Amino acid sequence: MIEDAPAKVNLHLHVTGRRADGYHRLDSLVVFAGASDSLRVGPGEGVTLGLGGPEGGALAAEPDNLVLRAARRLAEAAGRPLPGAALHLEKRLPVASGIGGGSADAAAALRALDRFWGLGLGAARLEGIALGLGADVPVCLASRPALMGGVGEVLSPAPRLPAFGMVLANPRVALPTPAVFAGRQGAFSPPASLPASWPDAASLAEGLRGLRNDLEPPAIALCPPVAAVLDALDALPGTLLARMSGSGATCFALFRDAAAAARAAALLPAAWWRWGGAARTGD
Ligand SMILES: C[C@@](CO)(OP(=O)(O)O)[C@H](O)COP(=O)(O)OP(=O)(O)OC[C@H]1O[C@@H](n2ccc(N)nc2=O)[C@H](O)[C@@H]1O
Ligand SMILES: Nc1ncnc2c1ncn2[C@@H]1O[C@H](COP(=O)(O)OP(=O)(O)O)[C@@H](O)[C@H]1O
Repeated sequence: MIEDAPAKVNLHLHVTGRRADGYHRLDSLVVFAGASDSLRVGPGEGVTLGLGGPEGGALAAEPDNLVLRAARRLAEAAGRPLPGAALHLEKRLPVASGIGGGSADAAAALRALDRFWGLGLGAARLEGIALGLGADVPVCLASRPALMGGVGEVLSPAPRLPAFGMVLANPRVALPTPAVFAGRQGAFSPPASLPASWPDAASLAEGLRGLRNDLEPPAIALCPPVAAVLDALDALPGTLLARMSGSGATCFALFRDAAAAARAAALLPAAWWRWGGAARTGD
């Protein structure tokens, strides 16, 4: 059984407030990219995790790995002894990079193990477990375009999206999410007002131009290469819009189609992590 764990991209990210516990209220249009990790599940002795893939070296298969944490939470929710499971994570997404790779892995583990163990916990219980693992895990559970509110747990359908291409680029600097939120200054933003649909990639980019990622300024302050990545994306042939995703340091650019995005990605510095292809818009 192989489960795909696609990268999450925040097309806009407005920080709209802060809860008493320090977590921030967000308003974000989230889509998923063709870039992904993959998680293999098979029979085993106990629950074990193996790591591979080009980014696997950045992680340890320690008990705090989000895949193993997800497995433990699911087993607790099942409330009965379960057979062993051998998990193998093929890691292709850079770690701690604002595209929710760890959250996508945790969500993939919940989906795959719920099926592997025949638990049938249902969407509501899985969402509850997901939120306990991280603010981004609920949106990754469905891996479909969504409007994200609350601290990440309020999900509503996204506007109807056109097909479009996307480039992702990361300067290979890990940026810890708490530090970026802590560096945010100034007033909170209102939630975005979005139309019911965009007819094509150019109008989507135009609509997003009036919105922003409020975490971009603190991310650039902590990690100046983010500004260079944004400049490089802006300068690519065919870029419609370039922004940072999540708390960074990965930035994205929108393109008319997947082929234009793939061609453009190849022009970025080879020292960066880069990807170009189709956004998963659900059509
Ligand atoms: C910023 C976002 C936007 O999609 O993306 P990433 O940069 O992580 O990809 C997410 O909200 C991140 O979600 P996730 O990475 O799961 O966050 P968590 O593990 O729950 O929280 C890590 C830390 O980030 C801060 N945090 C996170 C979410 C939130 N709504 N408010 C916060 O203030 C808190 O300091 C928290 O301790
Ligand atoms: N399977 C995993 N993949 C990625 N990161 C993981 C994983 N398990 C635990 N982590 C930890 O979770 C943190 C967040 O990782 P990630 O989801 O990749 O970044 P972000 O939230 O910035 O998009 C990292 O500090 C990393 O060490």
